[in-house]
Amino acid sequence: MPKRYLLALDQGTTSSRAIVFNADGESVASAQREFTQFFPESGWIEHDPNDIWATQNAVAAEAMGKASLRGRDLAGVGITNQRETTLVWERKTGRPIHRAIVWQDRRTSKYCDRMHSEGKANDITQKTGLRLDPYFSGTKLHWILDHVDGARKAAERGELCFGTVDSWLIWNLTGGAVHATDPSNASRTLLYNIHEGQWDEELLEWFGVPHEMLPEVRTSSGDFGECTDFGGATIAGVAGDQHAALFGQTCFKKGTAKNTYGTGCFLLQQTGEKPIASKNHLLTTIAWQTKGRRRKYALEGSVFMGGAVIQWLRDGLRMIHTASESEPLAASVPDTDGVMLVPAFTGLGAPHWDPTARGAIVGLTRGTTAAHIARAALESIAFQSAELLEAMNADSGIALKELRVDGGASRNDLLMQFQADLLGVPVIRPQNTETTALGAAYLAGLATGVFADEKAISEQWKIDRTFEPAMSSDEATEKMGVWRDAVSRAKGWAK
Ligand SMILES: Nc1ncnc2c1ncn2[C@@H]1O[C@H](COP(=O)(O)OP(=O)(O)O)[C@@H](O)[C@H]1O
Ligand SMILES: O=P(O)(O)OC[C@H](O)CO
Repeated sequence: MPKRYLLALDQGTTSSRAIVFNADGESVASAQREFTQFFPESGWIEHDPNDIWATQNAVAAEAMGKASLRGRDLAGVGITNQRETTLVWERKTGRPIHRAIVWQDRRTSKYCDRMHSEGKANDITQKTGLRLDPYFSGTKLHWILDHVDGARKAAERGELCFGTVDSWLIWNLTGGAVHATDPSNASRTLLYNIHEGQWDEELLEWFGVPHEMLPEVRTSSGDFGECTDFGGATIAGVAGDQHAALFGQTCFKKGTAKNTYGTGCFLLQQTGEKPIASKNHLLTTIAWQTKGRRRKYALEGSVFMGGAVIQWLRDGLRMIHTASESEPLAASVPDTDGVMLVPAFTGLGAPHWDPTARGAIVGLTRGTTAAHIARAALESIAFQSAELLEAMNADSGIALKELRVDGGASRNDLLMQFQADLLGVPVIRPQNTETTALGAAYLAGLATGVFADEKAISEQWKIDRTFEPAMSSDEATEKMGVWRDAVSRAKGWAK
């Protein structure tokens, strides 16, 4: 029997997930476990690296058990992960020297301000495609090396390893034999030159990071070593979660795009083999690098509060009991009756990048009900994504013909219809919305011969539902204008 199964490990911000896929890209079994979030100070968010590893390892074993499979049934293992989250551990013992600093953690804002005043921001953007912002790993790694006693000297002596979550999992899965990452994860660190495809010595000097501690960068679809468990299966695919979702949505043609509606929203458009520098405050990033070492690039827009605004309706306002209840509640009114909700709870991401913006609800009257607010909350997710898409069309010069969607909130039909209305292009939801894990499985399957090529993978992508735009473009333009007005009132609030 040929080995036809692929084990995808999806290490997210709030939970670790594992899914076993068969060669038809169908999920055979899955398991998921949440882990503790640490908030040691305001604006700080940490994870225990041992929790990350323990939960991920446990769900992998659980999923394999549920599927009644042994390691020898696996053609390969794929890893996909929350990006930018930063870890440092001892090379000799594998012991972390600090908790993982999570992508949402803002502790390095003052350090970024200092770097800005030294005039480094433009060069950093030119080399990395990113912004000088606490979001990215380089600033967090600098913080750890500055704050853990003796860390920088130990790193210079080659005694410490830096890694994003993928590297930490690879290290543990291979029993400390492999210290590696892939170009998509490397391209989120502020230390990797996305044009040259290598760690950048000048950036390393600016961020005070010794080269000795960096992982080796291998192609996203290729050999990352053998697991000590799972029958010695090969880790054959690695990519950051948003990049894996783009791959899982089979966005192999230049100009195709996906939007993931999870906690935040992440819109990525595949832009081909040349990076496009954004003029509209988006990020340029490496989408993936497959066999033959051809790098594909993407433009990315990130919105910090997507589905999380619905969580707030549920847990903060106690307006609903479950996220899905937001849909009938919002549908009980024909429109928001002029109410706009700007969910800038933690500032605004792309394209505004305003950390001082705060949430706002405007247009309230005595007639406003919970239903209007719920509808405004759902619409805010679509408005933010529409702004990203406008910026993306302007940057890439490619007018998007359709948008592929996934993530928890993509199950909300009202939201998807409103999204299509605002964009004026069809919004397409595939049958399999676990596209992040699927993308990791595809990368591993491509390297191990389960799939012959991208064409074979594309044939597996099946539509669940297409939402056709039903609003006139005049009305959509007018609504976007009102949204911008509302956003302008939320900006700078916490200055
Ligand atoms: N039917 C729904 N309508 C609106 N939002 C939803 C719905 N179902 C889930 N969500 C939102 O989607 C998010 C969870 O999606 P998921 O893809 O699991 O996110 P993540 O991977 O970021 O944890 C939550 O913020 C939740 O509020
Ligand atoms: O873990 P998620 O799904 O919230 O994704 C996190 C992103 O990769 C952060 O850049």
